[in-house]
Amino acid sequence: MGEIVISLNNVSKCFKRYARPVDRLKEILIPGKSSCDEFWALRDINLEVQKGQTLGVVGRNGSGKSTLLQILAGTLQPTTGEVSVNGRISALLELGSGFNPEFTGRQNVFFNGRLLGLSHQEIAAKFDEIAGFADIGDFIDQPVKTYSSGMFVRLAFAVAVNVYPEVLIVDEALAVGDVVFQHRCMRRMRALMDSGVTTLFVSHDSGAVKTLCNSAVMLHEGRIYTTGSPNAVIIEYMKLVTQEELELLNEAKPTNSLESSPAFDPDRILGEPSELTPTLLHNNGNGKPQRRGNRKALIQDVRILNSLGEYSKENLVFNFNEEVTLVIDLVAYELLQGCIVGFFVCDKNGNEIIGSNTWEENLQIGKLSPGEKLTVKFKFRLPLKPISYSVTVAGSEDYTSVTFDWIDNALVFQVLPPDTGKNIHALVDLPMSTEVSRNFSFNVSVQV
Ligand SMILES: Nc1ncnc2c1ncn2[C@@H]1O[C@H](COP(=O)(O)OP(=O)(O)OP(=O)(O)O)[C@@H](O)[C@H]1O
Repeated sequence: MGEIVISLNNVSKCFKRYARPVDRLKEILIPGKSSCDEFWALRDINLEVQKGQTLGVVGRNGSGKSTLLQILAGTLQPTTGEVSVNGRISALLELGSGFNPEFTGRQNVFFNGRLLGLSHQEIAAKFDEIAGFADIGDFIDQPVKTYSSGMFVRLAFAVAVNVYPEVLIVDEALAVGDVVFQHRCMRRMRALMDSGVTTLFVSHDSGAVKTLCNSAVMLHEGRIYTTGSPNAVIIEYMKLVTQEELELLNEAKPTNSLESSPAFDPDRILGEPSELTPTLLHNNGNGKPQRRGNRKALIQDVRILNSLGEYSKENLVFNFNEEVTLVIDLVAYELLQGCIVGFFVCDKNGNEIIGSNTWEENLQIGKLSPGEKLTVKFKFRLPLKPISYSVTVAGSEDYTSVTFDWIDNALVFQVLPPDTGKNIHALVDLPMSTEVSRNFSFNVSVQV
């Protein structure tokens, strides 16, 4: 086990909530007379983060993520429990929260750097890199109160990631700024990760958590709900979100419209469980496909046919760039006003590599009656790195409604290396034409 850099032991945080501002004043002036509610934003958090780990923190709004990070960054004190963080922390929790609005960008860089424990010389040596990363031009010498929110976060992020942090704490700051900057941030975060910086990353963007993090924790109502691989935690998170959306929908409905749909049993996804087990290799660590949805329609079967149209559930191995057909059968259990069926091919971290759906492929399915069965076929090639992939399949009435059935890890397949012997370095290997031209840009006279 690696060195533990962050450790939280039974950490809880209680906020006092006052109905009226005057109640807060009363409590200060008349000790012992309090008319506030206590609200526990965090309860009994036990967590250890190893050196070099990149931990994604996910959870619904108000689940306690920011409170947790602020406690780690030292801007909030826990009510009970112990926190220990070993190493220089650089926190990016709010837009330039450590900035003085009257100072220029340049002054704030030095000011922030000093707060983080760097010497003037160290910051001066890093200044050009920080300014280059922020890329805000002449604004670097303007007071930051004149900055747009995008400029603010660019500079804040540039400082946070360029001051040799040992522990980096980031709260969704990547969502701000233009696309080029987001990519630069992602690359920088990756470089920091590779160099062994321990990182905590709060985000609602499941893609970013899957891409950037090597482990994740999900908070729910101030408690740890689950921890594990980013993919497994995101799946749990999405299940909870769907469940809560369904509960809201059902509360709004006078009758239970789901009565007609069959009992929801994830093992009975695609026919008999015994038939499924061989192909359902699972990459989320708990040995089961993960399923959620409102059950108005259910996916009955998923299979991938090879280029000859054959299906072998025991042997889902395909040649590099082979043309395969993904077949999805589903049955409607209620009247559906419309239907979109789609899929993703994902790598083991849950990153979506290939995907589409009937709507985007211009197939308007229209209404489906109860009992009606639909078979959808997607034909595509697999120009993929020779590793294993999982398939996620899903269906919904339209883009805005809750999915009726969503199955992560419905099946797993393997791609073989190309016969040509070519090494596939990236995840996808698209056909390309390559050209090289040679000439001299200067003449060198060689003396013998
Ligand atoms: N200073 C405070 N006083 C009272 N309640 C607070 C305070 N700060 C946070 N809370 C409450 O604590 C709970 C957790 O808040 P927190 O900001 O940590 O959640 P979050 O998971 O970061 O949410 P979001 O995703 O919306 O940012 C919320 O219910 C919030 O209202």
